[in-house]
Amino acid sequence: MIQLHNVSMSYQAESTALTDVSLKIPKGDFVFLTGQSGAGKSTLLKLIYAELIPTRGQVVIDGANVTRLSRKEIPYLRRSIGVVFQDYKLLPNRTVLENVAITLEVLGWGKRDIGKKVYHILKSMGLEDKVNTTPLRLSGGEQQRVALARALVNDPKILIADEPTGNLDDENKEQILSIFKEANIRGTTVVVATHDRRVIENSHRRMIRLEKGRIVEVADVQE
Ligand SMILES: Nc1ncnc2c1ncn2[C@@H]1O[C@H](COP(=O)(O)OP(=O)(O)OP(=O)(O)O)[C@@H](O)[C@H]1O
Repeated sequence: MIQLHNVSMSYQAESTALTDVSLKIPKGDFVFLTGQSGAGKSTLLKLIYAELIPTRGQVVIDGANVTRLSRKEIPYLRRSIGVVFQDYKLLPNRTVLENVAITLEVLGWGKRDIGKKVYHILKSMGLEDKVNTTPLRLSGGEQQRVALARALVNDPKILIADEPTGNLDDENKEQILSIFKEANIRGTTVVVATHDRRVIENSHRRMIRLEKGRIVEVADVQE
């Protein structure tokens, strides 16, 4: 589903954020990317989402070589990828319902279908009482769940999330993780960047550790 072949990424000429990274994440997999601040986790996620094009090497997502896609083709690729950003990126002046509906509006869904589907996912995340609320009136955990609902409402092939449990307490972390697991059971390939060792240890999934832009460890976290 996700393949990187000898990928390097430089933002500036004198420094590289990723160096010669090769990895394969099969369909249906659930992996954590970890490593210290600045190790290259967000950069790797941005390459998967085609927000960045590598300086060197190839990124292949669901059979499409991102490096060769035209500007017009990139939005089509992104439709199959749900993204949860570090800062949520919710629209402050729109309600919870409108924030989640956007994903389906872009895909051209009809109004009634959107209403049903959005309400269903918000209910499954315990947000049915918040549909008409705006994001700034929500707690951090609730905002994170809205961001997840927006990313998952169209059952994407891939879900990527950048530090999704960053500022949350243990109960909220558990809730977010179980949403990832359920999406994964439904067939979504999940890639989560986190430096939270406890989240990784409690999840028993594959872990890829980056250090200074290189993969230094790949391990299955055992129960
Ligand atoms: N837009 C940018 N311009 C220049 N350098 C950047 C940019 N974004 C990231 N970098 C550099 O690339 C390297 C990797 O950054 P990246 O954000 O991928 O790390 P990270 O592992 O996600 O860190 P964190 O856990 O703090 O989010 C860092 O040295 C960073 O300073």
